[in-house]
Amino acid sequence: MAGEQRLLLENARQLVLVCGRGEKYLLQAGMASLAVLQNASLVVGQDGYIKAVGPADVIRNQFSGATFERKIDCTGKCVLPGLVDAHTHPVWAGDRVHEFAMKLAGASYMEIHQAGGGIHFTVEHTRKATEEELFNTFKHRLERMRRAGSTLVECKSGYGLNLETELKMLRVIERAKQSMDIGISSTYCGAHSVPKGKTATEAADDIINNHLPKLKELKLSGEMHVNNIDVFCEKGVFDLDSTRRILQAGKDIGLQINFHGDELHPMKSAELGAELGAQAISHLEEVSDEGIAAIARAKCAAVLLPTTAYMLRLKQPQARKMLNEGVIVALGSDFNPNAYCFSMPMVMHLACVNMKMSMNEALAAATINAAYALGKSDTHGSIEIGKQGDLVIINSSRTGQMGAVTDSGQ
Ligand SMILES: N=CN[C@@H](CCC(=O)O)C(=O)O
Ligand SMILES: [Zn+2]
Repeated sequence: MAGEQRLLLENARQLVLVCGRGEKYLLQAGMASLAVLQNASLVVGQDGYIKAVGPADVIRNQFSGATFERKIDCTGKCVLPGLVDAHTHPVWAGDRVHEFAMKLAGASYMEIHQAGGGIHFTVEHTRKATEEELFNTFKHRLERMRRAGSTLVECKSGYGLNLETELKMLRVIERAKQSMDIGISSTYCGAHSVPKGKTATEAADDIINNHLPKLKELKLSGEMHVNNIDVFCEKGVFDLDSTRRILQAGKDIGLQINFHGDELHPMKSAELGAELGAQAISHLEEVSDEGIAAIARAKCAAVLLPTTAYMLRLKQPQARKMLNEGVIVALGSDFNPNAYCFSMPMVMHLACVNMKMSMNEALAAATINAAYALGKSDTHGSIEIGKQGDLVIINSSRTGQMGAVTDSGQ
C-alpha cells in the first residue's frame, strides 16, 4: 500500500488487541483469554483510525510503498489499546483533606454528607469558582489521566446542582472535548445530591422542568453535546421514584442512562436500571442477587469502582459473582475530591487484589467493557481496524498472562 500514513508502530513484542472480532463487550470467558499478537506492527492513517494490524513481516510488505509521519520502534515493548475510565467527577474546586481526617477518625461518608459536608462542601466551592479556574484545574487533571494511559474518560457535572453551575461545569467539559487530545464522554449529573433548601421531589421537578429542557435546547443549537444522564440513587439522596422520573426524562431527550446505584444501601437500583434500559450503573456494592441477574439479562454494564470501596472501607462489589452470572463488568477511577486517583493502572491493580479479578479481566474491564459502558465500543476499547488509534506503549515485553495468542492479523 502506498501513500502517507500518520503512524507506524513496528515490531512490538506483544500487541494486545483485547478482542479482534468486533465484539461490543467481553463476558467472563472472553475476558479470561484476550486476543494478543506476538511480534506485530500497526498502522494508523491520516484520519487517526487504525488501518492495519498484524504480524510485523506482513505489515512491512503491505506498506512497503508507504511513508509515515512517525515511526516508533516497539521492539521488546508491548502495545495496548488506550485505557478507558468509565466514571469520574473531575471538575470541581476546593479540596476535602479535612474530611479525610474526619473519616480516619471514624466518621462515615454519609455522616459527613448529612452534616452538610462531602458533595455539599464541593458544591459551595464550585459555585464560587470561575469557569476559567475550573477549566485550568480540569485540564491539568485530564493531562495526568492521559499520562497514566487513559485516552477516553467519562466526565460528570454534579457539583453545581443549580442550573447555572451545572451549565458552567458542562461548558468546561465541552471546551475540553473540543480542545484537548483526549476522548471525553460527558455526563449531566445535576441529581448528584439534593441541594440545600429543596426536597428531593422539588429538586427532581427542577431538573425535569428546567435543567433538561435547557440541555435539549443547547443540543439543538449545537452548543453542547452531553452524552449521559446520572442520578445518585441512594437512601437520603434520590429515592427510586425520583431516580426513575429523572432518568426517564433524560432518556426522553436522548441521553444514555448511566447512574450511581446500590452503593451504600440496597436500593434496587440495578433492577431499575435494567427496567429503564440503562447503559451502565456504577458502584453496586449493595446490589441484590435479583439486580445482578437483571443487569446481566439487560446487557447493562456494571461499572465497578475499587477506589471507593477502599477509601470508604465499604464492602467490595461482588465482581466474581457478577462475572460468573454474565454481567458486563467495567472499571472506573471514580476520581473525585473524596477518591483522588487519576490512574486506571492503579484501579486495575485494586480490582485484582481487592475484588479478585484476574489481570486479563481487569484489562478487559478497563478497555472494551468500559468503552461499552459509555456506548463507545464501536470505536474504542480494542485494537481493531477501523477503530480510533488510541494506543499505549509500555516499556515491558508483556502485560501479564494474556492467554490466547493469535499469530495472524485480522
Ligand atoms: N457517590 C456519589 N458520588 C461520588 C462521590 C462524590 C463526592 O463525594 O464528591 C462517588 O461516585 O463516589
Ligand atoms: Zn461517582
